[in-house]
Amino acid sequence: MWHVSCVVSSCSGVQLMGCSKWRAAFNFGHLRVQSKLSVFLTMIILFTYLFYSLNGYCDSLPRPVYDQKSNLQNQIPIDDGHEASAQQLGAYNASRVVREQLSDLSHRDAPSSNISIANNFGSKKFPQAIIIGVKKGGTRALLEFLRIHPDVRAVGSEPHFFDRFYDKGLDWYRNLMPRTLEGQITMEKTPSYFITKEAPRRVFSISRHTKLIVVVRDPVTRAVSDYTQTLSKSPGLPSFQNLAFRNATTGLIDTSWSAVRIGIYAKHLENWLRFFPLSRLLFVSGERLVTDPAGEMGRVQDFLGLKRVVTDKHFYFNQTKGFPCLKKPEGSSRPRCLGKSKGRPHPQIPSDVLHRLRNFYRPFNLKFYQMTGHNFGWD
Ligand SMILES: Nc1ncnc2c1ncn2[C@@H]1O[C@H](COP(=O)(O)OS(=O)(=O)O)[C@@H](OP(=O)(O)O)[C@H]1O
Repeated sequence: MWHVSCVVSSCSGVQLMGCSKWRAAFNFGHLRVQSKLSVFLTMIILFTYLFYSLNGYCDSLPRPVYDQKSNLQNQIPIDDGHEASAQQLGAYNASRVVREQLSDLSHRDAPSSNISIANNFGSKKFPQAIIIGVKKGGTRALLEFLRIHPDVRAVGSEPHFFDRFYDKGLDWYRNLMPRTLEGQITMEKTPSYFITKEAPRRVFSISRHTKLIVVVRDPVTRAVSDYTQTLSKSPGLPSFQNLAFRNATTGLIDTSWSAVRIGIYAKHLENWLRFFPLSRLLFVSGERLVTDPAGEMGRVQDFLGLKRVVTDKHFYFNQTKGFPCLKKPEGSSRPRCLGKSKGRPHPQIPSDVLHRLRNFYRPFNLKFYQMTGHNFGWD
């Protein structure tokens, strides 16, 4: 090894004098050929060792999982297909698992490149907070905005447990949930819960402490949005006014039509208030979620007891879509807007039809403002 240090020093042009001194001191002159050979061999061993250690180190570096994530995310719509069947739910859940594994890695420092290990952290819990409504209120936007928060883990699809799949049992429901660590909140959204009679009692029976979020939107616009969605699936649907009125001449509104019924918020809220105090509910303005997403997200994060992580720096207004979108989310290569079924153009509805509908909703809206202590300004 003396030879090595000498040669290495000589190569770097440092301590040349020091080397000659060593040579003289040990008087290795008579071993010149042997020493050159041993220096050569030692160097080969040294370089081989260095080569393999560096190579091994590179292998242990995390893989570019973010690229994988953005590719997969592009294939999985963040649109929810509101009427998802159990089969679709299963298929979606499979892709959800992948997405969550990947989001695990983007939200936290990846401990390793093995995504299946990352997904085993934490445990599955019942949601501590649920977005219970309303259909077409902006529930998908709210959930996707919340999912940026590192302390929020949410099911991507709508579980529909408290309305359609209650018979499947609690284990089935909990199993749908993503794993959470200490301090993280489990969430889900199913907008039809808000109008489901049995839902308040069922949610309450799991935990009276569940936080409930309702995204509300002008019931007239909401009805048109609801109709637009149905029309996109059944192009032969009768006109909006045909469905909205029981009698077109008298202008009697058909409250049995779900697009109308869902918008009577005060009536549905009464059911929830039988089980939950008002303080357990947060009402998010669907309109403000579009005009001031960061402001509305501030209220939501406060209500959930979360640090205000999601702020205006996360949003930009996409002129083409006409809605706020997420700026390049962490780990993704491009900005993200909601899918095509969110923010669809609405068909033109005659103004007198809208006017009648507005009159119909007015007393219910006022009651709703009174109940919630919040004027949403729809009238
Ligand atoms: N950022 C952003 N991007 C796109 N769309 C947005 C956004 N924020 C709110 N909205 C409004 O959300 C409406 C759909 O509401 P939901 O997600 O609750 O629909 S659903 O019940 O889950 O089908 C959807 O209704 P339509 O405009 O009628 O399509 C939008 O107006």
